[in-house]
Amino acid sequence: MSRRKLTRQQRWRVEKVQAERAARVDRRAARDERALEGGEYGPERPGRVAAHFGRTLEVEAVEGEQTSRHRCHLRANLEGLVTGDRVIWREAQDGSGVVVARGERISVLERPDAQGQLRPVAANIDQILVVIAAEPTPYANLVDRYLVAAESTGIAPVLVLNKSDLLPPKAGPVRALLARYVDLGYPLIEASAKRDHGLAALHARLKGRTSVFVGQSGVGKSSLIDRLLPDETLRIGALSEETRKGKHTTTTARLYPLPEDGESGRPREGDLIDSPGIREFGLWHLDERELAEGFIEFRPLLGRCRFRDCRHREEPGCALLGAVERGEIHPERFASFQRIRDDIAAAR
Ligand SMILES: Nc1nc2c(ncn2[C@@H]2O[C@H](COP(=O)(O)OP(=O)(O)OP(=O)(O)O)[C@@H](O)[C@H]2O)c(=O)[nH]1
Ligand SMILES: [Zn+2]
Repeated sequence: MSRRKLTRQQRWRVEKVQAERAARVDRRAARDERALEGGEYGPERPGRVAAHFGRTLEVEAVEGEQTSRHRCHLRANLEGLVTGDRVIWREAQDGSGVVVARGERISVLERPDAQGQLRPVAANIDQILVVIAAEPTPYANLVDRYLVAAESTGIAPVLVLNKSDLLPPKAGPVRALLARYVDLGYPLIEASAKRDHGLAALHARLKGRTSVFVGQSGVGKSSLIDRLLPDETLRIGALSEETRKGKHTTTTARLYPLPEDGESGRPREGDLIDSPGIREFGLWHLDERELAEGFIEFRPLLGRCRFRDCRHREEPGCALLGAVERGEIHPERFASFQRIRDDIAAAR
């Protein structure tokens, strides 16, 4: 991406804004430290980031079955918190609070920003539900793209086939395609948001975990989420009017508590993190090795080609090509690998 050259005056203006911002942060930091020492805040409590708007966070505190949400700001030395982060925070008299520390992350989802730099958008996700549907008809390359993207984050993918009501009960090309992924060890849940079918299996899968839904437009992600989150208020979250109007409202990732059996008022079953930015997936940041590792059945073979720098095109002694020939790697999976690799190369 080309960077526009700034005029001297523009540069000066940018520097001035940056200096002012730094001074503001410093002043706030000093005030925070005084307040934290001065007993204006309660004891340290665990919480989880439910949404973030610049340097303002919505933190969810869980005490037994009770949850509450609090508008918090960040202690000045903390940066880069994202939805799903576990935090330590302290409550002020008015219910707002200050986040004083971030917990360790078990996983992090990253997306490129406008400059192409990878940035974390959500943390501590246990599984990525890759939604496909009887319609639009899933094709191998697309499913592979989602799976590779999920694998590259280290977060376990689960396949969800929605619109099962539109599928012939047995056989057919969609089932044949899916059987391939089941053979690779991917869990598969068949559901119909429309007919309320398979939702019990979906609930069982979400239980005790933090999940995200991804998948092509029109497969029924919103429909499934609507089934899981019964009332509108839950979907919007316990946000103050002021934050709701914030300009980041539509893009920030949000954490939603999933009630048992999708009925409001029931105990929390699991968590869902959702945002338009999370539903989309790019693979452009992967190098060839990372891409190959995204195909789980390739993993044991990587590094076993005759040539160390084998590109797995037509080199003699290529372990991957050999496995395709012996029928151990499905030719369509290998074709997906080559196609994605070419697409990445073309985009660079
Ligand atoms: N027959 C059938 N249609 C469904 C089912 N689930 C969703 N649909 C329909 O599929 C269409 C797309 O559903 P959405 O939930 O908007 O899909 P989405 O994946 O959220 O799409 P984006 O918001 O574009 O990402 C809608 O017309 C739904 O009514 C289902 O189980 N069976
Ligand atoms: Zn090779």
